[in-house]
Amino acid sequence: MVSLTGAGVYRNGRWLVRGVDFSVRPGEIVTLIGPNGSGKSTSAKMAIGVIKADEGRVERKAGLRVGYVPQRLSVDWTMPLTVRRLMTLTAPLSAQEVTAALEAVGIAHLAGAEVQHLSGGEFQRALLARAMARKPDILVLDEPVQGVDFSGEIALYDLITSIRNSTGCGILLISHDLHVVMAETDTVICLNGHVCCRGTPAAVSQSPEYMRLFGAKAAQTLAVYGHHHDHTHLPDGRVQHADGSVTDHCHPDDGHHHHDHHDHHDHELDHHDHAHHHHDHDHAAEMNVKGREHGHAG
Ligand SMILES: Nc1ncnc2c1ncn2[C@@H]1O[C@H](COP(=O)(O)OP(=O)(O)OP(=O)(O)O)[C@@H](O)[C@H]1O
Repeated sequence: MVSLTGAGVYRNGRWLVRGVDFSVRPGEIVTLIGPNGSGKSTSAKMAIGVIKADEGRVERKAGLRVGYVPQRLSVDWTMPLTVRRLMTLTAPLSAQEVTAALEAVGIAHLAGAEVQHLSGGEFQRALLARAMARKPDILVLDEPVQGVDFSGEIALYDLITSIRNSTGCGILLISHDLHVVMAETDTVICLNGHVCCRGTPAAVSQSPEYMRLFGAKAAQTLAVYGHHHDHTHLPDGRVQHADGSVTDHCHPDDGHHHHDHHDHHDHELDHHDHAHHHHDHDHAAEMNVKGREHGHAG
């Protein structure tokens, strides 16, 4: 849907980013990470055409519909603004469309609430609803978990994943935290004025470029929001384990049980320990690290 080839932005006598290559396909989740000022927002804005590339190529599918949640909103916070009004500030939406969008992100009950009073997580959901109401092909989220606590982050990442699963839209995510990416991320692009390294979350955490840039300690703490699928709760209440065996209850060492009864996934931070990344194959075998793309890591 979007593809950047050798794309760069030059402002005030310097290159903000150079030689950026990446693409986002339908249903794909691409996460940009990198230190402050490394060009994450600039690259995302290039991708959707908010900023024009000064070098390289940016191609977008004809008629591409973009949903964009910027890092900062310019809103006059001295004026009272309801969630309902926030939804329609930038797009004409019917009352039903507003309700449906708010329902989809779980805050329909807050339609009449003032935006100033929302919690960090509620505010991000409102912004997500506003972006989704445009029925985008690609959703660009610049730091969608800012101001959101740890469990709120997990809930938001789950919501983003379910949006991807139900709509099939592509998602370009900018991670506020260098060391955390959501496990459902297909491709991590690590920026530092250029693409430092890229690959699956597991591959990037082990890439020498990532370690060189942020130190081995950072690499050890690159955390991946993980879902364990090591057992399934059957409708009759019994539990089926990964090896196919069925027991009346979970094993004590199944390592979950922070979830509510609606959610039989486990969420935890997988602290760079791929033994916890319960998929039926080994990520080491499918590593796709393209490093040192510009001959230097810093
Ligand atoms: N319009 C602009 N004109 C000049 N410089 C800019 C402009 N926009 C951004 N910059 C600079 O470009 C660099 C990259 O900024 P960008 O916002 O893309 O970084 P980022 O990786 O998203 O950072 P953060 O994590 O702090 O949000 C920074 O040094 C910033 O000061």
